[in-house]
Amino acid sequence: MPYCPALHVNLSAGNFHYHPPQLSQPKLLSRSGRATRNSFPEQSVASMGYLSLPFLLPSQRTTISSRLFRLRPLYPCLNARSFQNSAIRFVAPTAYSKITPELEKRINAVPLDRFRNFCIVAHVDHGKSTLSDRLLELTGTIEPGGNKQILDKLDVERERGITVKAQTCTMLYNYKGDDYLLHLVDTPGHVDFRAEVLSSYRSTDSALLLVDASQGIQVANFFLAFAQGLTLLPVVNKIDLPSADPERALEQMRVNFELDPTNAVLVSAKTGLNVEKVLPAVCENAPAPTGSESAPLKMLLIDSWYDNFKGVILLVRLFDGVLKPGDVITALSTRKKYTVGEVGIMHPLETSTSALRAGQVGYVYFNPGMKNTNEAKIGDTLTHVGSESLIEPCEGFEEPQPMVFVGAFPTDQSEFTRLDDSIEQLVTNDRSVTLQKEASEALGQGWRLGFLGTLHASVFEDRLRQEHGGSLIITAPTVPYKIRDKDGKEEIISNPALFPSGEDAFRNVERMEPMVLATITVPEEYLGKVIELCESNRGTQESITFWTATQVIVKYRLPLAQLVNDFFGKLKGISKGYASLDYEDAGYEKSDICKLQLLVNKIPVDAISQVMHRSQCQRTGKAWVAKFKEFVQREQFEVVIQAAVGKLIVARETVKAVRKDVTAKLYGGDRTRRMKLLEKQKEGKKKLQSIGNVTIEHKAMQGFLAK
Ligand SMILES: Nc1nc2c(ncn2[C@@H]2O[C@H](COP(=O)(O)OP(=O)(O)OP(=O)(O)O)[C@@H](O)[C@H]2O)c(=O)[nH]1
Repeated sequence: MPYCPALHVNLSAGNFHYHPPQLSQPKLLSRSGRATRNSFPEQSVASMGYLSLPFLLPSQRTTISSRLFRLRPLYPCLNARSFQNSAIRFVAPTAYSKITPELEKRINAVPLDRFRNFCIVAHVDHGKSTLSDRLLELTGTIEPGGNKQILDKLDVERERGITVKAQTCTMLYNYKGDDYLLHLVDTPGHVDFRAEVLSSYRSTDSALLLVDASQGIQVANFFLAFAQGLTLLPVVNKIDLPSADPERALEQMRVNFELDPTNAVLVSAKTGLNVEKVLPAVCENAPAPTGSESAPLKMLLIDSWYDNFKGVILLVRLFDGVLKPGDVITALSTRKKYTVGEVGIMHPLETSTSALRAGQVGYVYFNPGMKNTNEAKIGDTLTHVGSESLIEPCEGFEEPQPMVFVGAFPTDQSEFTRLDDSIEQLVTNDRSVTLQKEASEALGQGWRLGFLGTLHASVFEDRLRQEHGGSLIITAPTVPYKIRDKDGKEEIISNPALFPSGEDAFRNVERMEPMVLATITVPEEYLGKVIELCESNRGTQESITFWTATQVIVKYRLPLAQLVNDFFGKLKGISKGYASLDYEDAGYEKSDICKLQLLVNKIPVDAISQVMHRSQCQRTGKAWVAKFKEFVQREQFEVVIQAAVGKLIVARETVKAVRKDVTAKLYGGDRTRRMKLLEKQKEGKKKLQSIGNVTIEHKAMQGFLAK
């Protein structure tokens, strides 16, 4: 398992590219923390295969002298393009290792009926990643010890303790003298990443239904797994906790999912207690995939990511056939042809093998590499060129669609070009993010980004900061609204600046907002509060069912805009973490939505406008003007801050003018002279107000938009 010792590099000293290692161990560049041209002569660097030039020009050295970067295990690399303006571009190359001949021989000898492809289905924090670690250790895939969360590969996942990206790992496990080839998928538990969960279920045939013994079953993800027809294997986790009540969890499984509790495994993923019983249960009770190596190649594209050096890498599930380097394959939807460069398994890093066979899940990339992630359509079927008519395409699935849009602008405008590069790079690695350029008068050049939810958006922001050193101002999240004109023409608007404002504009258009059907599972004692929360978020009740004697399933139709406004966080708060939430798209609905704008001396501030339901405009408007006032500097004239819906002003605050005593120098009582001076001052102020409108500093906007 490659591990990078804490590597400190003083970037002021050298501009370098750090390539994905042909080596499995990243090297300590320099103990002094300074990398200079002399420490790495060009020749030796090139032959080491992972570091290349150019180095920094001496004149550029001082720009970021104090920045120290710690290169992390698994994402250790950076590719510094230029140090002017502290421009550093990080690349996260996929660390990879080479399979040993013994391991490959063992894998090749495993027959299809001893393959098991399974995922772990659980609610947030029930212990999926911890259990995955233990299983990886048990099978010798990683070294034992510690709480590593190996499959949470992103920094942000480790820092926040959440899984964002589904990760997969192939393991070899010997059970009763026979080798089994196990393929495990660790999926995110948060509702924002539901689509990611769904697509990863397609690469498996069974699921460990993991339940926290102290919390009991929370249905959201289980219904998803049920709907996919996966064989469910019950596992009760955290039995070491004093508050654990495994009997209750088992009873819930029996009553609600008709799962036989006698087959359940009770474990503590943290202490390792009983974890050795999990894989035997998988071998005994999970079905093997079906398929034939001699049939024409048929594989499903499950995921893809971009590597700077290899191009797009595809994660595929083979239903039939064999895939080898050199094969020429085609995608049924695009009919484009590619020559396979390398195939392999995730072990847990990319580990190349000589072939992938029916039943396996593995990666493939091409030579020449696929350039654009858009060519890889998730849910697509791939086969050998010539076999197109011999296979039935796999049942496809929808790619996750963004639900939440934000405007993003560099805190420092001079960083735009550099961050544009970084953002594009992050977007190519996260297919569910959409990207468009945007410009704002107040905030300058920026981007409009679409995400699966607000957590997804903030994770993206964190990644940009951690992996690329970029800082952004993010506008309030908005959902895609729809307007339909009288000819029936529809337009989706995901930028509030483009939403029509004012009653006149609404006369000939129908305004619609996206709705969801939310399913909330909650212990009965919190039911009242959950109903209150849903009602105050413009929800309409669909049903309430008692699922067990104490657990209730509540269904509400809610506007998506309310759901993305930290609804999940609030739900967790009022239910002390016991409620779970799932939702599905419920189409568009006519709604009295309008655009609330912030005006400063009658001029709209484009970055501060938001589409919302009319009932929310006044309250939000009042909050806006009060908050904005804090950030406006006093001028020599009065500054009026207003919140308006079309021509209707819903809230107002005034920042009084700075009073300058123009009569201070006058002595005595010459009244006419005094009046003249005051009159002149008044004129001047009027002039200032009409021409010199308030300049709102970037900092003020930043302060306002910060939560
Ligand atoms: N006491 C105890 N704590 C556990 C056990 N298993 C996991 N935890 C803790 O529970 C927390 C959540 O564990 P994770 O493995 O990150 O949970 P997860 O289900 O992967 O979370 P998401 O990926 O965010 O859905 C961590 O603090 C773990 O240390 C267990 O068996 N006993």
